[in-house]
Amino acid sequence: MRRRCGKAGNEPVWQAANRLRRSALPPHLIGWLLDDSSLTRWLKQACNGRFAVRVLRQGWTVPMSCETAALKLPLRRRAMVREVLLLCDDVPWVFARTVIPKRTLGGPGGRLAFLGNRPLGELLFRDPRVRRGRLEVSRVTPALLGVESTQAPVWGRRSIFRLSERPLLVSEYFIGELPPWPGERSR
Ligand SMILES: C=C(O[C@@H]1C=C(C(=O)O)C=C[C@H]1O)C(=O)O
Repeated sequence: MRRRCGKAGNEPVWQAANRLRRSALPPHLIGWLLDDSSLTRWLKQACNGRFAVRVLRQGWTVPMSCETAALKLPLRRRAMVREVLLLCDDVPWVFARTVIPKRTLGGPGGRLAFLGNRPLGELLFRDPRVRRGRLEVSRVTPALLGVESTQAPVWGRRSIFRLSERPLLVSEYFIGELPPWPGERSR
């Protein structure tokens, strides 16, 4: 499951969302990229059909170097990595990759190891001990993520959640043709 960040030059280059000009982002994805509440909740609202989480892999491996750096882990330190597709009527809308250090699983985050096909967000956003860090945005080629998708670059976002100060890194890539973000209607 080892994913490379890629050679220099094709590694995801993450930029702080709050420092990006909105004009640099695709208009139809702005809400999806920048809202910091639960993505699962919005996907369920936007999907008029059946929302589902398909777990592709969940296991112990050495994360990508850019993930290790974001979590301030020692080089080559293994972590639990969870890769899922978030689907609407079996159509993949989002590819999500979560990196959970061993120390985070040793605390209240132990349940993260047994999520199965329950959405991670349902656990994170109902726990008052959880804090979300800043959102970063990137544009990557799907092949870098190891997902069969279009070859066209896709937009993604990532942030660090802290559960009782213990971090996990959640990256979400919008690989499908998403409808307008439902949050616009509730503004
Ligand atoms: C963090 C959230 O959980 C979502 C579900 C995930 C999973 O089940 O692995 C991973 C990332 C998110 O897209 C969210 O809903 O915002």
